[in-house]
Amino acid sequence: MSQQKCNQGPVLRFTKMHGLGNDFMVVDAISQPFRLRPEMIRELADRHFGVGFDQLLVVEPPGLPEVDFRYRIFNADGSEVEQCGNGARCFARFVRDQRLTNKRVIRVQTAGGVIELKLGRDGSVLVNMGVPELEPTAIPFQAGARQTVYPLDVAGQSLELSAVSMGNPHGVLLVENVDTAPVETLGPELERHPAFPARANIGFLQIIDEGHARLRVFERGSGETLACGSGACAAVVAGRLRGRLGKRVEVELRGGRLVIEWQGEGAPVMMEGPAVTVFEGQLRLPGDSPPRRRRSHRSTRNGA
Ligand SMILES: N[C@@H](CCC[C@H](N)C(=O)O)C(=O)O
Repeated sequence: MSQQKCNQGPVLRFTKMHGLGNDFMVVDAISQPFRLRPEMIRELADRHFGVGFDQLLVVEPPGLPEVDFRYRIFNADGSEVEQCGNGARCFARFVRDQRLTNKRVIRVQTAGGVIELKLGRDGSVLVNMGVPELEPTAIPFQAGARQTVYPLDVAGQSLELSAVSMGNPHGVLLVENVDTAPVETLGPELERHPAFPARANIGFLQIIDEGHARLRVFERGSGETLACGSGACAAVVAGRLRGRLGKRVEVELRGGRLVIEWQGEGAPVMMEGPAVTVFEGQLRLPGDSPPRRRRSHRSTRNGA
């Protein structure tokens, strides 16, 4: 057998999806074996040499009773994370489309806790994102007592930021205009600020009125994305705690609009938005033994 054949690994089936342009490679790890090292995830996430995605979503059998699936999330940098709101909607659409379930209400175990997803008949998905965590130690955020707004020095500037966990850590800054907000410069500085020991997703929130806001998010481990579901939830929580937003807010992200509802302290945050399938594909993973070679890709386009 040739060297080439010896180094070929298994074929991996995947689906490319997006939620408002926050894009995902989704893998069914129930019907096929699947395990990837972080460097392989980074290669696949590459938009020039790989499949290209913000996050990899992996569907696994549940590890808890009364839960339908386990859903694992990996950022483009290969780090495994706790929560992904846009991903949760795509996950719900994926398990229905792949006939892994026929339920319309799905309970899912994530590293950030159990969440509930409801598939609408119009293609939208309603996600119960759970109760936001505001205690600094649980976010995690390094501060003394809990506050609505924390002063923070970054890159020679004094800023005011809210800190919220939606299962994953978020910092939220109020800005006058998202179009001119310093997302590319402040985003990476704040993502890795020592006050966030697990790094954080950084939202730049412009409030239009109590029911409308605009948002850009510099995501931990992926950079700025066209939309961030958990970021939209964290931003509404932060804006409401500051007394500037109401219970139901339409959040305009670069990739489209999400509706977020939060009744207030102790209540879960509800998020509603679309989930779109772009195409299905398969690729051959490299084998275990060196030398590593280029993968071959094949894909077939599907309707949304
Ligand atoms: N795009 C996501 C969030 C994905 C994870 C995030 N980058 C993190 O590291 O916590 C969303 O829609 O919520």
